[in-house]
Amino acid sequence: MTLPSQPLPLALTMGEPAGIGGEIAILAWGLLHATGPAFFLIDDADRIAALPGAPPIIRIAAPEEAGAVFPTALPVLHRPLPHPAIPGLPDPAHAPRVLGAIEEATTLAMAGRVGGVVTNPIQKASLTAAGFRHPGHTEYLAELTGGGPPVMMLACEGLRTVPVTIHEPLAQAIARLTPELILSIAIPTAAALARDFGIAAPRLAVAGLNPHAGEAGTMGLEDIQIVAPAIAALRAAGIAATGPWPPDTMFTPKARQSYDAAICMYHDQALIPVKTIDMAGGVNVTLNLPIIRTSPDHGTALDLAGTGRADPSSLVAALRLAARLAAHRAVEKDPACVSP
Ligand SMILES: NC(=O)C1=CN([C@@H]2O[C@H](COP(=O)(O)OP(=O)(O)OC[C@H]3O[C@@H](n4cnc5c(N)ncnc54)[C@H](O)[C@@H]3O)[C@@H](O)[C@H]2O)C=CC1
Ligand SMILES: NCC(=O)COP(=O)(O)O
Repeated sequence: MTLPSQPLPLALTMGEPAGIGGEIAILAWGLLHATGPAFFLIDDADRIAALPGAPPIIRIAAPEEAGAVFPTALPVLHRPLPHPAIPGLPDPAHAPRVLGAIEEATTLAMAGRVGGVVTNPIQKASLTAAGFRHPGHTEYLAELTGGGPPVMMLACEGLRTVPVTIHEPLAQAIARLTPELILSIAIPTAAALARDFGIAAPRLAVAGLNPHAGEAGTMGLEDIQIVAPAIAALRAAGIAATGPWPPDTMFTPKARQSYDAAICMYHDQALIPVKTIDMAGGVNVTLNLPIIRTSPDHGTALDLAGTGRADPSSLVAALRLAARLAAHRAVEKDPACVSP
């Protein structure tokens, strides 16, 4: 199927203004302005213009102006910070603007005025200090959109992983693991692979929890008592699920060819393989929302902020993937928009 060319711009949020978000947005514009996908930034336009290597910047009043501006200038929906950001030093006083950009982008996406939301990384501890009560974008976006449960996917060339438990202490994640919890993540993952990624019959590989997937119960019983029943229920529901797979061998190049997504039991089991294989090109996608949302796989990189050495590749991959997912949703809404 040939997907339609991008009909709507993407909204890119400010992220932590003391981090590398502004710098990688500038570099991403430099790489994409001739080809698209078109995006605009929700940020302090004066802050962006003062960053090293800033391109021409045009303040836009509405997302509808972004497409025409994008080939020659970086479109910015100007949302001024209360005082200048200092690279490397997050300031909780900026939290309302950081969160405001996420909320505004989400509202625009819900209204169908942008193709999707791409988020620059946030400094979670700084937002928590300012009263933010979510562990990250993933959970916040579920609340803002009424979608969910939100499903976090990390994707790079040849590998997609999905953690069943996300930002919580490992001991708590293990204690919370049930067949129902695994199903609540695996079923929407299969649905999103079909709906948004165009994979008609998705194959899920489900990771075991313990070393060697429990080695027949000699290294832990969770794989027999929790993971295996979830896989049986997935199969009964018509989903091609296999496992529990020993987590240490299920990410080898050969193993990766046998599935479309790996369902992992906890955060690091899912994120370590993608970030190790392709930190530069990995993308974080939130599935099971009414809107499209992607993000670079990395964080705020405070150690690099202001140095001009940040790599924009993951943001570029996030923008490209958001555009592709948005195109799938556009076809779903209007099958006639597929190119011949
Ligand atoms: N989606 C989001 O909002 C995310 C936010 N974070 C937050 O970011 C903050 C910092 O997290 P860390 O664990 O230190 O991870 P990090 O990804 O910010 O940094 C880890 C290492 O990778 C390097 N790095 C990261 N991005 C890079 C880039 N584009 N180019 C070149 N080098 C790069 C950094 O310099 C650092 O050495 C935390 O508050 C964390 O919660 C982390 C991941 C995702
Ligand atoms: N470790 C991944 C991460 O922190 C991304 O979180 P989110 O802000 O996308 O929910």
